Amino acid sequence: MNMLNPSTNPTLSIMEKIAGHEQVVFCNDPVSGLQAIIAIHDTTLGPALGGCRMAPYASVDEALDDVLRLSRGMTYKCAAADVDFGGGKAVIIGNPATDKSPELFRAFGRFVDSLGGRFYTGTDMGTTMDDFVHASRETSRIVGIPEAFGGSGDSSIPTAEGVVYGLRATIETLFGSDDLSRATYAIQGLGKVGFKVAEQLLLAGATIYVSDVNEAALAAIVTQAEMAPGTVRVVSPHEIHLTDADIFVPCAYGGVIHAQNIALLPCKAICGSANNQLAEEQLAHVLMDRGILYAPDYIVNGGGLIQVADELYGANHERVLLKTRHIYDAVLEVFKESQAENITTVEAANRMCEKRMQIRAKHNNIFTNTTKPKWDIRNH
Ligand SMILES: NC(=O)C1=CN([C@@H]2O[C@H](COP(=O)(O)OP(=O)(O)OC[C@H]3O[C@@H](n4cnc5c(N)ncnc54)[C@H](O)[C@@H]3O)[C@@H](O)[C@H]2O)C=CC1
Ligand SMILES: O=C(O)CCC(=O)C(=O)O
Repeated sequence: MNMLNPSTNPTLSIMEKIAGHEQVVFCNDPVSGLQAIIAIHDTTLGPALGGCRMAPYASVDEALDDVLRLSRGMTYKCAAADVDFGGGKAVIIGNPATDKSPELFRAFGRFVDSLGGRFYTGTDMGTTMDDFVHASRETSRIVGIPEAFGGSGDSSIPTAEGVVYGLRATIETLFGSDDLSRATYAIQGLGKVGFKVAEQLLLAGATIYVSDVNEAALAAIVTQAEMAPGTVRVVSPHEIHLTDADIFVPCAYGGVIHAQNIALLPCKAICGSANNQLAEEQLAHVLMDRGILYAPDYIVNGGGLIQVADELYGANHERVLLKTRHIYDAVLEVFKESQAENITTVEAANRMCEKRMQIRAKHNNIFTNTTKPKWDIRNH
């Protein structure tokens, strides 16, 4: 497999950009208005799996860059979570607040179906389970929809659980105790994942700073705080990374840590759900030099993946929570390896995943739908 990440260089041609990927599909349905891209990065471990994001990308190039980087991240996330899936992701170009329709998601479902089982998908930023109930009328390759529709339910629940395990491992490493109330947190984004993380921290008695562009989400967490032992302070979206909180918890979009703000970060650690928190992987060196402990995003946010991959064996919430607990151990392992080898936590995590993939690559060739009938997870 190709470990390079060429998607961030704007001067490359499309074929050069996708050189590290197995397959990229551009989807266009003028009737519903669907414009989407599906990227399959690597199927060494199994068929590609990854959520579908909907966002008002400024250009197709921007959407392509996002889906290439996100799908590559899923390959590593699958290896880290030790599930039998490979890396894929989809993006729909559009405003989630105004451009959704059942027809649009049904059209998306037909494109997913056309891949014949090479790609499974579900919710991500900007999409909900309801959207994929529409898509599931066209394809059985949809995961994480309500149990009443044959899915395993809201995958943001285990994602949030996993983030809290990641936070525990982080404060254990910082303070020698995994008592969540010992630290303070700055949560960026109170969506499906961030809101649940905020609720758990408030219940544990922690002080949290929160920001969102959605006023209703802010009002809802303030109401929750009135019934919990913790304390919440609302902060402007422009200042959330600048508070005096011990841990910055990005739970919105990617690229939030970049060359312009990295020197200003006052936090002791970063641990959140957002995919691709570092604008470039090399920034992990700057964090290390500054003594900021970075919990790699794709290890921390693997809970949702663990749930949707677990659907292969029939949905079981208890089993998913047991598997999600391993995120605590995985984060600690990465921190220890980084310290022992004097490498960044990103390098430590990547090494662990690449080793797993190389071992499996000796036994697997690329995924084909006919060789592994167990992937036909739902009756047609
Ligand atoms: N939903 C899941 O199970 C998983 C999510 N993730 C990642 O976690 C992140 C959050 O995902 P979800 O909670 O599902 O998304 P979501 O769409 O439900 O929530 C995102 C939240 O961020 C807010 N937001 C947008 N711009 C903002 C800004 N400038 N400042 C502060 N808040 C802002 C939105 O208003 C929204 O409340 C994404 O990066 C996603 O890829 C990763 C793994 C699984
Ligand atoms: O959480 C999901 O539903 C799928 C996994 C995924 O897309 C992710 O972890 O980013």
